[in-house]
Amino acid sequence: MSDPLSPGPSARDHVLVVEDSRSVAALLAGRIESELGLRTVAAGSRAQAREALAEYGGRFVAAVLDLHLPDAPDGEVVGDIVSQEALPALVLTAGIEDDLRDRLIRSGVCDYVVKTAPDAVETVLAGIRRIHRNQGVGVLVVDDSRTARAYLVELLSRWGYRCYQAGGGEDALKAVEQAQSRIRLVLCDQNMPGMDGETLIRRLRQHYPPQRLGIIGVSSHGSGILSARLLKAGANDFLTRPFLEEELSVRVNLNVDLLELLREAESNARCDPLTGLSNRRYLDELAEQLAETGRRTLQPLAAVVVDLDHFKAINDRVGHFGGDALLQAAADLLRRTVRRADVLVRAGGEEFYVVTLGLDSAGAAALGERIRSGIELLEVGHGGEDLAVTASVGVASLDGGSVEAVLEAADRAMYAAKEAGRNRVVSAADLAD
Ligand SMILES: Nc1nc2c(ncn2[C@@H]2O[C@H](COP(=O)(O)OP(=O)(O)OP(=O)(O)O)[C@@H](O)[C@H]2O)c(=O)[nH]1
Repeated sequence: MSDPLSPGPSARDHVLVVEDSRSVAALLAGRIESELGLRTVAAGSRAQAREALAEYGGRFVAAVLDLHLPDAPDGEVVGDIVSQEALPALVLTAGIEDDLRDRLIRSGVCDYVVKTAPDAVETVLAGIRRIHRNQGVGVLVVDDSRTARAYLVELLSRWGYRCYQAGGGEDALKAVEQAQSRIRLVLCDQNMPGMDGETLIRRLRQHYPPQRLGIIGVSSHGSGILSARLLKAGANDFLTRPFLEEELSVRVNLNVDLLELLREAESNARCDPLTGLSNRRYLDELAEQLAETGRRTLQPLAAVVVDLDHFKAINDRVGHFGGDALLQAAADLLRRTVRRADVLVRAGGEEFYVVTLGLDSAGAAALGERIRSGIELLEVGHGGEDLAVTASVGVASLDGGSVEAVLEAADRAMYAAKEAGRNRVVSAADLAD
């Protein structure tokens, strides 16, 4: 399943490092490449930065800029990169006095990093990681004022967010529904004619839980009670106008970081670490949806239960790591054999389930046989030996049945396959009641 928080396949993946100190440039480039998996292009001067932009322009996701270059001593390169190219930029400075900070933020850089700070490199890496991620993160700005929307969109674009706009509550609800998971965060003004922010937040929360959609309430009339009301209505966070540009970006970034962590935790909880397949928890969630679709569209629900044979003996003979390698190979074979829409899980130790729609008993038996013969043909190199394994497979297909019922029937068939001598497929349809 693709992760909406990671950038799409056409994402930009180069970072421009404009820095006249070769050692600093090399340190940054090395860490960006090894820790973020992005490519870097180094430029030691404004002229070289222009050449790099001409050559790689469309591939840059972000730039790291030194303010003082031999041919641009006063930050002129910021204008080239940020104003002309609209490239998200992090600026390296020697120090940060108030007037310099104001100038940098006004000129559109997303952040500044004091070079001598002990965590300077980490801050740059965290900034670039976020900008890269944000290519896949949609933020919906909801405000009846076009000027207010444009201001927020400009600030968010500095960090590479994909921005959507809505002038009112109804449009916002439609936009979130249509964009599906592409919109991950809503910035929502409280004071709007028609539907106010509080009502919009309540309506959004009826369909989208906080781990799926972040919401930040924004209002000019920030009173304690209003912020509490918006938070109680379901907002994750709250901003009172006027706010510093940095306060907005920090809150948005932190909220999106949190969504990302929740998503990661959710996906780890669903995933079996050895094979990368989903685990049983995922089966209960997704297979039930499949069963519902089957009942609605009058398609049979089929299940295939695959249990590797004599696995204890294999483990005892070749060791646990050899057993693990066989489990991984069997999981890969299953992944290659089932369709994308099928539900495939590692149900327990050496047992796998496939739940699929539209196969009758004969079709399910044919799928079971493809899996059985595929597993029998596997040869897994381990400790100088080719390991092999067989599987007993039970299949079942029910019209309008539940996931539990079809799996129970396929499981009984799998046990019958074991009893009949293993390495075979048995269909529940052939078992006596
Ligand atoms: N290597 C490895 N082995 C595992 C894993 N999970 C479960 N097993 C082993 O799988 C074996 C399953 O044994 P049994 O349930 O007795 O079944 P079996 O030996 O396959 O015998 P039959 O199913 O009757 O053919 C046990 O020895 C488990 O320790 C795992 O993640 N890795």
